[in-house]
Amino acid sequence: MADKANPGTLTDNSERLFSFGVIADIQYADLEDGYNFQGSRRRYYRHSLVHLQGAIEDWNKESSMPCCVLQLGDIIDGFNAQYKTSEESLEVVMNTFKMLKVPVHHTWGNHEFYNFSRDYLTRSKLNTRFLEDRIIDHPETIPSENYYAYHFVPFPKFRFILLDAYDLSVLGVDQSSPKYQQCMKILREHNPNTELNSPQGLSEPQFVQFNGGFSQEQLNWLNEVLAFSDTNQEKVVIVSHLPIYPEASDNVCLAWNYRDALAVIWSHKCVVCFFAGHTHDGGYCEDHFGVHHVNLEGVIETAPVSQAFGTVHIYPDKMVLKGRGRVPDRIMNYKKEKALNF
Ligand SMILES: Nc1ncnc2c1ncn2[C@@H]1O[C@H](COP(=O)(O)OP(=O)(O)O)[C@@H](O)[C@H]1O
Repeated sequence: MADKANPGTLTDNSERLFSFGVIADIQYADLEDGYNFQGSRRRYYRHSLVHLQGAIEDWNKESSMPCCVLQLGDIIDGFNAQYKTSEESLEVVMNTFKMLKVPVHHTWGNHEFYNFSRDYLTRSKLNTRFLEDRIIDHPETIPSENYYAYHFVPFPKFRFILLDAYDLSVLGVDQSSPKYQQCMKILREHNPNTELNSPQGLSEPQFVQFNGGFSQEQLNWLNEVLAFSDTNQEKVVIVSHLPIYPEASDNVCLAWNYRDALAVIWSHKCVVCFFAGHTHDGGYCEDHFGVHHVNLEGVIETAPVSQAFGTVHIYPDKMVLKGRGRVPDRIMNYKKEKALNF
C-alpha cells in the first residue's frame, strides 16, 4: 500500500499528443467496510465513492485534460443485489461521474452481472457503445449485438478497443437460454467442484464462475479491427475487465480463454497495451511481443489515506501511466519499429 515517493517526474509535456484516465473496481455499496473472500484484504465499500470523487477532481484539474476515462468494470458491488440497492447505488455512482468533464467508457465486470442482467445493462447508462467510431466501408469492423464491445479513435492513429470478457459466462444470462447451457458446459468441463467459484484443484484455475471469456465471434471481430489498424499504422489500446496475461495477473483472475485472445493480439503488430481490472492487487508485464499488460489496482481495496487511479499520457514513442496512490507510474515504450513519426 506504499505510495510512490516521487510521482510526476517521468517526462515533460513538450511532445505529448493526448491523455486518458483509467480507474478500476470501484465496487461502491453503502455498507460498512468488509473483506475479500480470503479475508486478507479490507474492502472500503462506502469510501470507494470518495476515491472516485477525488479521481474526477484530479482529472478535471489536469493541465492537459484527458480525452476520456476508461472505467474498467465492477462499478458497484454485488452486495447491492442482496440489499436490493443495485439501481440506487448505480445512480449514486453515475451522478458522481457526471462531474467529470470528459466522456467515460464503461466496461462490464462480474459485479455488473451480480446486480443486473445483460439485457438490463444493454439498456442502461453503463452501455457506452454510442461513443463508438465506425469505419466507413469496413463493415467487418462493426461489432455484432451479441456481445458488448466497440472501438473508438480519440486521436488520429490511436484506436481503443473495449472488450466483453463475459461474452462467454453463466452470469447475467437467462438460465433457460442456449448460451447459458453452452457456457455452463464449458465451465463444468474445466471445473468439477461443487462450488463453481472455487478454483481448488484446477489445472486451469481461471475456470471459475466469477470469470468469463470471449466468444469466437468476438475474437473474429477483434481480429478484423486489428487487421484494419495494422494496415493503417494505428496504435491500439485494449480494455477488458478480465486480464489475459498470466505474468501480469493472479492465475485465478484470467479470462477463461485468455490464450485465444493473446493469439489474436500477437498476430498483429498494432497493440501497445492491454488494460484490465478484476485482480485489485495490480500487476504489470511487457510480453514477448512488446504488448504492455497493465492490471490496475482496484479502488475497492484502497485505504482512505491512499488513492487508485491513473492518467496515461501518449507520446509519439511511448505511453506513460502516471499513477496516483497505490497505482505505480509506468513507462510503456512502443517497439522500435512501431514509433510514430509526428
Ligand atoms: N476460493 C473461493 N472459493 C469459493 N468461492 C469463492 C472463492 N473466491 C471467491 N469466491 C466467491 O466468488 C465470488 C466473487 O469473489 P470476489 O472475491 O468477491 O470477486 P471480486 O474480486 O470480483 O470482488 C464471491 O461470491 C466469493 O464469495
